[in-house]
Amino acid sequence: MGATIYCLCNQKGGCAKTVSSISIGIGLAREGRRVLLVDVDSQGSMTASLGYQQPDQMETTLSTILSGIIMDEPLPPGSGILHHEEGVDLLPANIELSGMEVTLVNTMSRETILRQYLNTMREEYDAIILDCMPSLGMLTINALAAADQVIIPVQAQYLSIKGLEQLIRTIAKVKRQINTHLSIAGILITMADMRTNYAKDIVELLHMNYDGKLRIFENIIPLSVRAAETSAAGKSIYLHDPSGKVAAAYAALTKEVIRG
Ligand SMILES: Nc1ncnc2c1ncn2[C@@H]1O[C@H](COP(=O)(O)OP(=O)(O)OP(=O)(O)O)[C@@H](O)[C@H]1O
Repeated sequence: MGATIYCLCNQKGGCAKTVSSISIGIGLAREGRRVLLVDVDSQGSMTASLGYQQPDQMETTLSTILSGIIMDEPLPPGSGILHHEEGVDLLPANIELSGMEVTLVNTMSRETILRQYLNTMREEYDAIILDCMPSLGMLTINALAAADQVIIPVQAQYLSIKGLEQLIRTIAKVKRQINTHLSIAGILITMADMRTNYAKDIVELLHMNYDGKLRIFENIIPLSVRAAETSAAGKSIYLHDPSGKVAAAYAALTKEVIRG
């Protein structure tokens, strides 16, 4: 049956999509799963956060792979995949991916180019994690069209119910029209400082709006400067601050994701 494909998606910027994609991915690898991380963001933040400091100098990235499929000249399987020391594989991205948004618009089967690629990789892995960019453009639609499960990170410091509703409607539309397998795994509350009333109010508001409709993961990711440091450190929270609260929260969340 092959890998389960998870897509971390929210058009709101800075809600910890990248840190969560890496932490869940490496969390799954630490649980013995074979994991492929795919950077679907032209900012290349996932690539850089895993310690590949010069993404723009990489020869083969997601953009090269997608171009190959569009031109009907697919690259050999495994092209461009990097093996990271923390036990995951990574298909990197860089700025070239930004041109893909435009290219895809005029491409046949434009919503399913990424799916075509991932279908060729599915047997090699138990989980594939897609880190989306903060928009609902063609690349994010491609990620949703390829995914089985969507994890929606929501920042406990800022909540836009309107934005969340727009995202949920987009997911429902993709499910109806292109990918009947798609479902929402849950809302993941991130960067929460639960000592503040503000964070408590947001958690309560989310439960008020979504209990009975959508799962809200029990494990909330705390706000911590140690987590913010991981991107520059080029390693995951499990190595950067192994006994800290963020590592513990992501490890517990990973188990919640596995339980399904
Ligand atoms: N638990 C946390 N506590 C404190 N800071 C965090 C935490 N998680 C992530 N951050 C920081 O918040 C910022 C945004 O995180 P991240 O890059 O993962 O978000 P994103 O949603 O992927 O961003 P973008 O929308 O730009 O792709 C980063 O500087 C990151 O280091």
